[in-house]
Amino acid sequence: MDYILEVNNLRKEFKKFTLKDISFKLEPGYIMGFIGPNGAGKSTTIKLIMNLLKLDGGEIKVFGLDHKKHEKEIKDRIGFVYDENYYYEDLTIKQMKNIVASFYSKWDDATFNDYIEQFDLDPKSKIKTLSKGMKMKFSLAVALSHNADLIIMDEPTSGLDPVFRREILDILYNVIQDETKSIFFSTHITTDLEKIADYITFINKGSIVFSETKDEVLENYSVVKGGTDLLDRDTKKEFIGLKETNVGFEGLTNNKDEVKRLFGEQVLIERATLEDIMFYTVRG
Ligand SMILES: Nc1ncnc2c1ncn2[C@@H]1O[C@H](COP(=O)(O)OP(=O)(O)OP(=O)(O)O)[C@@H](O)[C@H]1O
Repeated sequence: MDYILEVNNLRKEFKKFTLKDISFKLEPGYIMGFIGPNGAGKSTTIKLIMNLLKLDGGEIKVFGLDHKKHEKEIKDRIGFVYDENYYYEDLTIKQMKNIVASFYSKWDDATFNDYIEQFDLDPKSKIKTLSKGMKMKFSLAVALSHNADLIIMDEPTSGLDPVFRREILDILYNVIQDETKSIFFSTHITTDLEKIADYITFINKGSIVFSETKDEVLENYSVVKGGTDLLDRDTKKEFIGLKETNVGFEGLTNNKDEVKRLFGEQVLIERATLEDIMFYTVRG
């Protein structure tokens, strides 16, 4: 199997934080969502993939190539959207585009102009006059205009209104339709991922919780609701996280069958959302 992106046992040590044993793989034609709470290590992982940070251990392959040895070739084929801006604030969109375009061997001006029009951006606007959302739109237009095989984005939809967010999801969905390209992006908006992601990679405190297909994740986890009288030291072990209130408990399990066997009709078992899974896993 040829993977577009392969991360093996990635490790990065900061003074107060360690990213460790991060491994996942992404095949051509799929979208992988990267989730985790604030400070989990998502941006660090993305910076390591983009070789903006030096790794302390492990290996990253993009298009089957070592990400450091083949950095130039790899970056030519990656569309990158980052939450901080690298643009010159005093230039116009068009001037900035001309600079950026010169870095890419397969730059496509017609595609860029289509996106700029679709995104309602004026090529004559100076970068510094753009709102946060407009800057994000410009970054997306750049990332999508050089025939990239892999789109990597760090929270691309965070500053965007719901209408444009949905448009972007449609555009991303179309990008992968020829089954040769892939998208990897971090987000806190888990409902976006429920709409378009094929795979979910979840990290917490610098470690992988899971990297699986979205369908597997949503199949494996359930939310259980019932009376607090059902909870004791043994039964609590079936839950990854629990919330107790005056009226009862709500908890997350990845062992639905055992919960059914233990409690039978006394509990309500529902499908978990990605937000439920994140909330209970992080809170415990
Ligand atoms: N250059 C750095 N030096 C020291 N510590 C750093 C550095 N960059 C990040 N960290 C630490 O690494 C941890 C992970 O940060 P990171 O930005 O990767 O998290 P994140 O999952 O992207 O969070 P968020 O969702 O808030 O953007 C944090 O504790 C952060 O303080």
